[in-house]
Amino acid sequence: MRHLHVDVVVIGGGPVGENVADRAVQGGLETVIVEQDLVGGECSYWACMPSKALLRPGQALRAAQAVPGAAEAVTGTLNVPEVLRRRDAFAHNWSDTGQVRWLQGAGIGLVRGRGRISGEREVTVTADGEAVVISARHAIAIATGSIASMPDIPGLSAARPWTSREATSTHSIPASLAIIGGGVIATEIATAYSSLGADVTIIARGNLLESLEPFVGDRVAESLRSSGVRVQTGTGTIRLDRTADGVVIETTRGTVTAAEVLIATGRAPATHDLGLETVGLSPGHWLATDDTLRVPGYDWLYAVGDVNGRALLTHQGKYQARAAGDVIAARAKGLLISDTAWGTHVATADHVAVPQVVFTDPEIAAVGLTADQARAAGMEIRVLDYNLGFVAGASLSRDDYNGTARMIVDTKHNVVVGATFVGPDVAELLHAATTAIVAQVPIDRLWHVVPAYPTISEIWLRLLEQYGRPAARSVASREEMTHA
Ligand SMILES: Cc1cc2nc3c(=O)[nH]c(=O)nc-3n(C[C@H](O)[C@H](O)[C@H](O)COP(=O)(O)OP(=O)(O)OC[C@H]3O[C@@H](n4cnc5c(N)ncnc54)[C@H](O)[C@@H]3O)c2cc1C
Ligand SMILES: NC(=O)c1ccc[n+]([C@@H]2O[C@H](COP(=O)([O-])OP(=O)(O)OC[C@H]3O[C@@H](n4cnc5c(N)ncnc54)[C@H](O)[C@@H]3O)[C@@H](O)[C@H]2O)c1
Repeated sequence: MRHLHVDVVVIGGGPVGENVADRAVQGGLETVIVEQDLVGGECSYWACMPSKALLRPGQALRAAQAVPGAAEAVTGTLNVPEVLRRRDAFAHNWSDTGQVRWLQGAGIGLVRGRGRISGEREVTVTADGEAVVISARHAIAIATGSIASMPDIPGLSAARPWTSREATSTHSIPASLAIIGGGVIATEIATAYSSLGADVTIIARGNLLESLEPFVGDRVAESLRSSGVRVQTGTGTIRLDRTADGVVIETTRGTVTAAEVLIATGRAPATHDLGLETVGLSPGHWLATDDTLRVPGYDWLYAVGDVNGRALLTHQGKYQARAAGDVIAARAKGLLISDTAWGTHVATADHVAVPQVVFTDPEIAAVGLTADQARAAGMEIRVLDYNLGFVAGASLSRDDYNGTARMIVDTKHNVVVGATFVGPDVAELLHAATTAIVAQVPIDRLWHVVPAYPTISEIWLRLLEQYGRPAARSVASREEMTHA
C-alpha cells in the first residue's frame, strides 16, 4: 500500500474541487485531487456544458425565425446529428485529457480512484483493487458534488429511467420523452428535446420552477405548451412500468406512455460511501459549513460546492472554492483570516445574491430575493414590474418579443434586493442586477448608471422611472440637495 503526505487533499475533481486546489497551490500548499471518474466533474460532461449545447441551436433558430427578413432565410428544422456532434465537442467527447493537462500546468497532483475518509486528515483511495493512503498536513476538502435524487415511486428502477446524465449524453433523440419533475432540469431538457423533435410530456407535482417568482413558471409552461409540450402540473406519479410500447406512467390524471422517462426531481449530496462515519459524521446528508466552508467542529475539514447544499450552481461553487482554497492556505501559514461578511475568506454572497439563468424559451435570469422571500424576511419592499417588450432594444431584437422584468426594492434602505427577468436574451442582464445587490448601490445612484440606447438594458431605466426620481419622490435629507 502506497502512503503519500501532502498539505491538502481535495476529494472530487469537478469545477469546485479544481478551484479549491488551484487556490491552495497558489497559496503555496502541496495539493492533490482525488477523482473517481473524469476530471472536470458533472458540469463539463453531463450537466452545464452538454445541456446548454443541446439548447443553443433551438434558441438560435427561434431568434432568426422571429425577425422578418431573416426568417425567410431559415426554412428547415434543426439538423439533429449536427447538434449532437457539436454537443459531443463541448463535452470533449467525454475525455478529460485537457483538464488533466490543466491540473499538471497548475501544479496540482492527481490520484485517480474513489476516495474515502479513513480517519482524521486521512483519505484512502481505491482503484483497481489497489489502495493509496494520503495524509493531509493541513486540510481535506470534500467537493464530491451531488447525484440525481430518485423518488420512491413503485416500478421506478425496473422502468430503467433516465437521469440528467442520459438526457445530456444521449446519441439519439427518442421519439417521445416523459419528464417527472418541474424544476430547472425538467424545463431545460423539455425545451431542448422538443426543439430536437421529441414528443415531450412534463409531469410536475406542483407548478413549474416554483422556487422563482410565480409568473416565471406560468410563462415557461405557456411557451412549452405552445411548442407542443404537454405540461401536466399538479400531477402526481403513481407507478411506472416498462412495456414493449415504452414506459407507461400512471399519474393522478391518467396514463402517459413514452419511449423514455427522465427523473428530474432534485439532487442528493454525494456523501454516501465517503467514510464520513470514521470521523463521526453521518453519510448521506448535505455537509453543513460555516461561511469559510469549514465543517463546524472539524478544524481540518471543508465541504465546498454542491455537496454543502448552499447553492447547486457551478459559478457559486467556484466562488466558494476561491474562498476555501485561500482560507486553507491562510490558516496553514497562520495568517490573518478575513472572515467578516464580504471578506476574502467567506462566501457571503451565498446568502444574498445567487444568480441563476434557466436556459428555457423564454430565458429566465434571477438573483436575490423573490417578493415573497423578501416579505417573509420582514423587509418593507416595493415590487416593480415592467413589460420588457416595451423596451426599444428588446422590440428591435425580435418582433414577437414578450418578456417581464421584476425588481424588488428594500424601501427602508433604498437598495435592490432581488431581480427577475423573463424573455429572450435576458441572461446578460443578470450581472448588472447581481452587482447592484451585492454592492448595495443606492437607488439614487443607479439613476446615474446610464444604459446604452437601444439595448435591452434600458429596462433598468424603465424600472427606475416606476420607482421615481429622488427629488420627485421625497427630499428625505435636505443636505442631499444644493441650491443653484
Ligand atoms: C443537467 C444539469 C445541468 C446543469 N446546468 C447548470 C448550468 O447551466 N449552470 C450552472 O451553474 N450549474 C448547472 N448545473 C449544476 C452544476 O452541474 C453543479 O452545480 C456543479 O457541477 C457542481 O460542481 P461540484 O464540483 O461541486 O460537483 P461535481 O461537478 O458533481 O463534481 C464532483 C466530482 O467528484 C467526484 N467524486 C464524487 N465522489 C468521489 C469520491 N468518493 N472519490 C473521488 N471522486 C469523487 C465525481 O466523480 C465528480 O467528478 C447543472 C446540473 C445538472 C445536473
Ligand atoms: N441552468 C442552470 O443553472 C441549471 C440547469 C440545470 C440544473 N441546475 C441545478 O441542478 C439542480 C437540480 O435540478 P432539478 O431540476 O433536479 O431540481 P429542482 O429543485 O429545480 O426541481 C426539482 C423538481 O422536482 C419536483 N420533485 C421533488 N421531489 C419529487 C417527488 N418525490 N416526486 C415528484 N416530483 C418531485 C419538485 O417539485 C421540482 O419541480 C438545480 O437546483 C439547479 O441548481 C442548474
